[in-house]
Amino acid sequence: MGTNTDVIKTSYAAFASGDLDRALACFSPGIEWTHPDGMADFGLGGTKNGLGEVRRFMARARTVFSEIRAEPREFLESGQRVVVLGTHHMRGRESGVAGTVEFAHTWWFVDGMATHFADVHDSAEVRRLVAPGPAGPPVSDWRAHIIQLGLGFWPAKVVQAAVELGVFTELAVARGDAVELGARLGLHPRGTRDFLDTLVSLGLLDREAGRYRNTAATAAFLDRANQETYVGGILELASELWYPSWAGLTTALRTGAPQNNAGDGATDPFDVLYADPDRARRFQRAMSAGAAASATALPDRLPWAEFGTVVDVGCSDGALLARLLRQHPHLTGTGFDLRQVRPGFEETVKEFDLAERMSFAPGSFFTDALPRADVVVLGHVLHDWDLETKRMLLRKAREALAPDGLVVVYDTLIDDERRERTSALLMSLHMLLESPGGFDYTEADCLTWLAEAGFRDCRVEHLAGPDYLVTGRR
Ligand SMILES: C[S@@+](CC[C@H](N)C(=O)[O-])C[C@H]1O[C@@H](n2cnc3c(N)ncnc32)[C@H](O)[C@@H]1O
Repeated sequence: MGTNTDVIKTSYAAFASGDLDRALACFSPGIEWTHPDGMADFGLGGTKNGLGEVRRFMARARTVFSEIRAEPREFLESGQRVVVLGTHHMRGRESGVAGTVEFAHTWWFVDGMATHFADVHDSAEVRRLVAPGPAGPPVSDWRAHIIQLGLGFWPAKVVQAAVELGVFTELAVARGDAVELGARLGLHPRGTRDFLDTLVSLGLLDREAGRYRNTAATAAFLDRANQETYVGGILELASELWYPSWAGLTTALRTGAPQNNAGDGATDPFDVLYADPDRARRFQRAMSAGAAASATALPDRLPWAEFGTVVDVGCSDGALLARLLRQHPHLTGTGFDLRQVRPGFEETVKEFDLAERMSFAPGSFFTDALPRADVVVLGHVLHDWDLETKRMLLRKAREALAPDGLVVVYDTLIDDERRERTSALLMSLHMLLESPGGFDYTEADCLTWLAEAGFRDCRVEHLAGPDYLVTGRR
């Protein structure tokens, strides 16, 4: 009788030639057959018991992969165990994507029969072959998924229109059926019912006995009367400004030029945006709504007791600074931004009753030094600008900091592999469309720039939603 290694080599050879019966001939009838839990999404994870389940596993594998071949490289025998190191050559059946994945197989034997098998491999690598694309559950029907991706603007426009028309604000006042609600909103009867039922199907409205009402989420976040929690301002701006500029994506990709009102690439986009004071205020509210999760998380994150003064560069209406000062009464804060945002900032100071500790410093970071402080915050600011400006801002932040002071950057950082965080990559394309040189960046990029600017002890952590926090000491 040969060694256990000889036995299992014969089995691999039989698998390779497609002779399943011969491959399984050395398996004990009650074999335990284990694969990484990460394969469970494809019905191939965890432990199977007995030859019947192993055969079903093989049949399942053939539905997931159109090609699969194990190439064993090294056989390491120790007692009743053989560890096999090798490479899987695979092709996802739906995706058509082929690649290799390294494996470590461990086999246990009793009397020359395999009683246990455990496979270790990187199931994320397998996922990339089987279901490439956005992270998340595997896509079972790529044809339908591609069409759905390309029509993603349909639901986007339904939500934007609902906010513009004030559907959620109106429903907070009183529920109604399609006819009354349509009349209250000034809608033509032709599309009203489909429009409202689309919102029901998207989970944004409830309907009972033909009468529509807000869900708990839309009552909180899309009723304009709840200004503290309202996020509809972002969608209003999306409809007014960003939907038209996204229509120019193909042009922007060909020319590199922004597609907004400041489309010549030479004009500062904030000059155009702030030319209309009403739009400036709406932009500030939208920015604050977009940063609300980060503004809520930040006061709990850093060792604020060590510091006395904070300057928030590009503070907009000061909502983040106000939350920070409210939670840490020993802190004093300065908001530094263009003079046009002052009225909104003063409203926030009043609302939070922080006149004693919170003040506004008008200026431009292109021409002025930043106010001195123990902590300098740059939130959703670096991504607006080109690399030279990003570096200049970090240098200016360091100059403004007291010794041992902290620079705090938050943005929607792209993962270092540039393949997982779709929202950060989309944000970077948004910068292509909205700014002359802006782009989003990876964790590694930011750490490099901080080190170049002379910061030490630099680190990155997740902050909230798509935002990441990067800090460095002066
Ligand atoms: C995208 S918003 C970020 C607002 C806020 N920090 C947040 O996290 O949402 C960028 C901010 O930078 C400000 N900004 C633009 N150009 C500036 C300049 N030259 N000097 C100072 N602030 C500027 C804008 O007015 C705006 O408030």
